[in-house]
Amino acid sequence: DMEFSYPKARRDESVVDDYHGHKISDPYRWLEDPDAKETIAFVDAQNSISHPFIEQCPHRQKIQESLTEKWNFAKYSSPAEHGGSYYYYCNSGLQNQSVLYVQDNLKSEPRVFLDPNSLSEDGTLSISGTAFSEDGSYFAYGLSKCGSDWITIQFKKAPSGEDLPDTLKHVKFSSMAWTHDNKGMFYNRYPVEGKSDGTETTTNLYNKLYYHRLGTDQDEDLLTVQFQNEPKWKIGAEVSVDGKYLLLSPNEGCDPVNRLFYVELDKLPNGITENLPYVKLIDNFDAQYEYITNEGSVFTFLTNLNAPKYKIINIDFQNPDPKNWKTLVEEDKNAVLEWASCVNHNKLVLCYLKDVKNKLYVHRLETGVLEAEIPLDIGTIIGCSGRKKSKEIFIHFMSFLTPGIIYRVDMTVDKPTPEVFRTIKVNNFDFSQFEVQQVFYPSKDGTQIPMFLVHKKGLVRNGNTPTFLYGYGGFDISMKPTFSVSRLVFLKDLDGVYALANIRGGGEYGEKWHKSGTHAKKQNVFDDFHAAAEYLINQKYTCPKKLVIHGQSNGGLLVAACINQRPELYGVALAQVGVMDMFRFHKFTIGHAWTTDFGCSDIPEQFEFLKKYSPLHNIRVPKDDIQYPSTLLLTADHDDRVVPLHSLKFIAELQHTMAGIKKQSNPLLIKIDTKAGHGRGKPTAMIIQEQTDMYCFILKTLGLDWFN
Ligand SMILES: O=C(NCC(=O)N1CCC[C@H]1C(=O)O)OCc1ccccc1
Repeated sequence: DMEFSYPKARRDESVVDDYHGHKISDPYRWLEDPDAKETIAFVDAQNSISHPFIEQCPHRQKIQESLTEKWNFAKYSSPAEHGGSYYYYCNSGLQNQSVLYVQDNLKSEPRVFLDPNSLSEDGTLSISGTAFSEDGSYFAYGLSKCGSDWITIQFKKAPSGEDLPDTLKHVKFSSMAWTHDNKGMFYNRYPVEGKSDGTETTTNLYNKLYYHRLGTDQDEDLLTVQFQNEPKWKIGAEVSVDGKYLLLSPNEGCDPVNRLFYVELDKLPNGITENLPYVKLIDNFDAQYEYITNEGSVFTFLTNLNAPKYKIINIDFQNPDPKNWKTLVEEDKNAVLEWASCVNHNKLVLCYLKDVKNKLYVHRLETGVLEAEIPLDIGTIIGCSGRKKSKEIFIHFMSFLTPGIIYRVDMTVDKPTPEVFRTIKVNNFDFSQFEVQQVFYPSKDGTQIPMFLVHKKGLVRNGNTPTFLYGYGGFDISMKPTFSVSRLVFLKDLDGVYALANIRGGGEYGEKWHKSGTHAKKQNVFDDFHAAAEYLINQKYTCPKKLVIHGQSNGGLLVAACINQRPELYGVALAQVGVMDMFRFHKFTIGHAWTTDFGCSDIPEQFEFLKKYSPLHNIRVPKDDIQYPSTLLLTADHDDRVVPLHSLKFIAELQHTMAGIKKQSNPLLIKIDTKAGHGRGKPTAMIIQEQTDMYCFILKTLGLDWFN
């Protein structure tokens, strides 16, 4: 093990904050300025030790070749019909970005409609958000540079693909809602002062809803809705399926709750103007109301009102009093209703999650009565396309050992049955070598936690198998089985185990499960993850030295908190784009929206529970002969979702604390990428590089060979 001499980073002991009487020093506060020379020097110094460590991995070339070869299979999305033409994404294998194709019908010759690869040499320009007009004759699309949340919206005629000159800038977290007269589209902007290229950390407040009229300049756009007294509100906007209503769903964070206001578009005396008058149908954040469809003034919503596992209700805008609201489909106590879609005019397709497996049902819109189940294998529905006027839907199924199957379902028959439309194939890879199992293990407080395990059949449990444990644990997000060829290559060549722990904070069992991993209960999330590790060790799958934990974003926080709390339990820790400074996260970009899960240090009792686990503030020399696991943090300069300062400050504090401590022979490193962001839209070439880096780090630190 190399004895590391980490870069010295200036500690500014003069920076001390007072949180409700608690004096907390923040010696690396200067790292919060991404453009400061000192910060740039720190980043370079860190990369100058992490790059060689990773590149020295003797198998790097072989790993990269193996991943590239296995990655090279054609990937498709479900087709979606707009204006009578069908559109679908396809990546031939190693293209940096998927290409959007159009065909006149499902059998005709496809044409390139939009190829983002032609827009940038290195593939760092990606599509982020699209919206066809109701009749399919116009198409709006967002372009993101280097993975930033900022997008520029551009327009095309459809299906010709002819470019239109309209360009909308300073767009972020935006709805894209066309009026049915094709005259224009509602979208969101934030006021921008200074840089807005994704490397800035400026907070995003005062989201505003504009209406862009096609053929005009952006500076003529109409500021239709804003809430000057609610800086945190983001304004969701949708036009109803009949084109008559603009539905506004303000939200002020990441909880599944929203208000519901609306505008009757065809009752506006002068059409769409500034400051549209809206009706407040629901003016509280007690629940979520997600628009599904409407028949005249009777609106159908997916809601968690008194239903933490969700249900379907009808609200008649002519009789808006809650006592007149009708339940169309009752909450199922044993499954979470994830989404619902109205198709074939009078059907509702409902997608449930039952013990982290998706199930699909068809109900009648008019009565809510269950008509049929759409039979599926065990796995995940990652996509469904079909609208109220569609007579068919396409569902995209995936699982750990199923790269993807797209089914077409004829919705005009009584018993809708999926017919295979397209099977995604991976060349020369034998999935029959592997098996998947779902186990349930007890957490510290006895709660049963589901966990998926994927490994080769015939695995011998000798307590010595390299095991890769992944978790997230927050924001009502469910970790569902999906396919990753690079993960399987890793398992095949190391005889390893992949474990996906469905820890609390996620949405796997609805809003109660989510809430039990937030605010003062956040420690449940870490306890669930520690318990997953203990299960894997006690069941003789692995041992601490061979246990790799990986998490991204809120999952990066999970990994960092877990190695602070139980460094002896883990062998290798990969914390990607993590949230590490729990006292200051709300000050940067969209961080303020996360207080719904995390709380906020501005509030005394919330500071108290944040203080207990904030990764940056809980780094200490482990007791006895225990050391921190081999740790690699990963972040990137255009990550404006979780700004890189979190990881920079954490690694600086960790290296400072452990520097010179002889027993700390495991490396504590960070790799900061350029021209990359939080993850979404990352080009294939950069994804393969990142996976190669991670596997190199794992192999080196586990002392393993990659033998394929
Ligand atoms: O911030 C998020 N989502 C949460 C998110 O991305 N998080 C939450 C914690 C860190 C990071 C992650 O885990 O990916 O989405 C943008 C948004 C949400 C609500 C209102 C306005 C804008």
